[in-house]
Amino acid sequence: MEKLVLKNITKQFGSDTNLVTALDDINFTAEDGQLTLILGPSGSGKSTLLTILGGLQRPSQGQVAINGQNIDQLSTKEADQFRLDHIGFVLQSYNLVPYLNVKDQFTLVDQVKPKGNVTAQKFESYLNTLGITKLINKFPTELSGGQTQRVAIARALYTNPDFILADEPTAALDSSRVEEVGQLFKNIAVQEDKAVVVVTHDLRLRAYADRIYQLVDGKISLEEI
Ligand SMILES: Nc1ncnc2c1ncn2[C@@H]1O[C@H](COP(=O)(O)OP(=O)(O)OP(=O)(O)O)[C@@H](O)[C@H]1O
Repeated sequence: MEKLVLKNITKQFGSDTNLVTALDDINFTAEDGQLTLILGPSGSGKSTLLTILGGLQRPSQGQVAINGQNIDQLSTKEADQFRLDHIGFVLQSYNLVPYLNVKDQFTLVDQVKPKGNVTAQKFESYLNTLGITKLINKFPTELSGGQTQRVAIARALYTNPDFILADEPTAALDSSRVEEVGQLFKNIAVQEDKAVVVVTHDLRLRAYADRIYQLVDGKISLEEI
């Protein structure tokens, strides 16, 4: 089934001489069981696309359908709940809570969303794969960029989301970590039958992709692979 669909999406910022067309008539599909990669240089519109896909901002034109539901028609409150229940975001800013240690980043998720999160066993396996088990008592200021990134990935997976949207999830990682994260995303897509969408300029992730889109100057094209 087509899980995430963008239909004729355009996004513009500003007006008149300051008008920027960040996305220009985008058509895009991501399916369950697949890792979909969107590759593009800086400024090509990747973050804009991902945040529209997850309902964090609205398009100027076009439709966003998730699980067959047009999310533009949801109220703000409904959209917030929908995101919490269904979407795992890995954002470039990581969004870790500065005054909570790593363990409590997850306790906080439990408070906001008490049900449907991953089992303790699965959580352990994510921590293990991401190499962050020993960091559980550290605070964000004590983590390196790569460690922060891996905690942010674990937190996105923790809610057991139907689909995962990741913005440059490997930017701060060395090659061996990139392989682990690429393989982890791929396994989650295939073994858990989820739609995983990664926007990146990191070509090292190509090896794990089932579908690759190229985004250049706000225009998208599907690569034959
Ligand atoms: N809130 C905003 N207001 C004005 N312009 C914006 C806004 N958000 C994005 N843009 C512009 O839209 C274009 C696409 O930006 P976007 O951040 O989506 O690109 P990107 O491919 O994610 O870049 P990067 O890899 O550097 O994060 C850029 O020209 C950017 O300056």
